[in-house]
Amino acid sequence: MIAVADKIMESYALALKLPIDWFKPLTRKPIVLVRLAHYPSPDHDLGDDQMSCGAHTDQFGVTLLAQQDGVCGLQVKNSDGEWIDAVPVPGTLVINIGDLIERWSNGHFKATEHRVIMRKGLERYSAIVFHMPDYHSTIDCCIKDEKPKYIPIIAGDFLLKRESVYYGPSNEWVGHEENILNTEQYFKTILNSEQI
Ligand SMILES: O=C(O)CCC(=O)C(=O)O
Ligand SMILES: [Fe+2]
Repeated sequence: MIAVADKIMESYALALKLPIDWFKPLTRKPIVLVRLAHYPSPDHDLGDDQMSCGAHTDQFGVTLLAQQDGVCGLQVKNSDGEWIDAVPVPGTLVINIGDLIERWSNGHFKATEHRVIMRKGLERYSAIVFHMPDYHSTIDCCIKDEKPKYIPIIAGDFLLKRESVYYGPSNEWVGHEENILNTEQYFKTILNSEQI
């Protein structure tokens, strides 16, 4: 999967008219998270306001998502603001652009908003690989002649702040430094190293 993500980063570099290996020095030791999701079958069709996974963008670089054949549920928002089904295509992966790529590309690539809505009588499984640059890499506008739209950020700091929203005891990370510390400890544990 890392090799697939590397290829995708190469294609992003070419699309941005950068050398093919432009992202390589910043993705040598990528942060990679895997999420295996099971959505139980609801006993009624869920409405637009009842989501199995609420609308969001992924905070990472590239997301590689394997869907179960024949089971819909994932929806993505198109450029007209409409939700469309990401119908599973056997033997393929869904590739999502995450927030970091949007920032890196100075907004040329948009982080795709997506959500999951389940239908009555169907359960669903998905397997998701989130690929991020190296922990300490600085994410700054990669296009030389453009005015940067975003302030530079350290990839790992950004991840810790965003993940603490999901995994910390509170849903607000401003003023909840303990969430960030807990999440930092969590990542150090799973990466099994103080030198991330
Ligand atoms: O299960 C899915 O298809 C999507 C899950 C998702 O968007 C996520 O975990 O970030
Ligand atoms: Fe997502």
